[in-house]
Amino acid sequence: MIRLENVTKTYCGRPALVGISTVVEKGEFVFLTGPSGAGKSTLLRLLYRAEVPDQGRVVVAGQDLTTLNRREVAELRRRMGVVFQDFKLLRRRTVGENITFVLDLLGLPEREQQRRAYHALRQVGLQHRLSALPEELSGGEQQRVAVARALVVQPELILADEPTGNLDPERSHELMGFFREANYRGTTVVVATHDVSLIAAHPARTLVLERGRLVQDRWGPP
Ligand SMILES: Nc1ncnc2c1ncn2[C@@H]1O[C@H](COP(=O)(O)OP(=O)(O)OP(=O)(O)O)[C@@H](O)[C@H]1O
Repeated sequence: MIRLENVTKTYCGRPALVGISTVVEKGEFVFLTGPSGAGKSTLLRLLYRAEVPDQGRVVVAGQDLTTLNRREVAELRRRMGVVFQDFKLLRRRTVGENITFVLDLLGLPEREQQRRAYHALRQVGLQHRLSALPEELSGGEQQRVAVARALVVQPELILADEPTGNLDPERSHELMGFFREANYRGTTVVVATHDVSLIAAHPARTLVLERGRLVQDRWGPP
């Protein structure tokens, strides 16, 4: 599903990622961990083509991301569910519209959009906030909307950047359960987190980054 070949990314002459090579097979569940600034977000950004590497190749779903045009990037992103660190909810749209928006991009009929949006919000316990604007929600609630939006498209690949950052332990574990369910159904999942206790509670393959380098590829917390 994902192949990184000797990937290097530099910002203003400072390396954010150095010589990263790894493969994530279809259907795997992988944590990406490491201290703040280790390069976790940068690596995820390369995977949804928000960035391109300075050197090396990033291949996702059989496509070399450096060679894609805009339309191909948009098509690829429709097959992914991305949970951003800052949620990226549409501020002027309601919670419900934030979800139906992505379903509309997939061309689903309106009734199906409404049905799926309600179901996805119910899953994260926010169906009663369907008509609220994001700013009327707490940080943790916004995060759950962002997760619902990623799951609702039934993606082939989920990329989540600190998806439990604003949640209490109970909600965090519930949310990991949703990712696990998607994973059981065949979705490849990559979760970036610095929370080692989250990895301990849900052991899985764990890639450890330190100062831009992949220093461990292991099972469970480092
Ligand atoms: N757009 C940017 N411009 C300049 N430097 C950047 C940019 N994005 C990231 N960096 C730098 O690249 C390095 C890796 O950052 P990154 O955000 O990927 O780390 P991270 O592991 O996700 O950290 P955190 O856990 O704090 O989110 C850091 O030194 C950071 O300052």
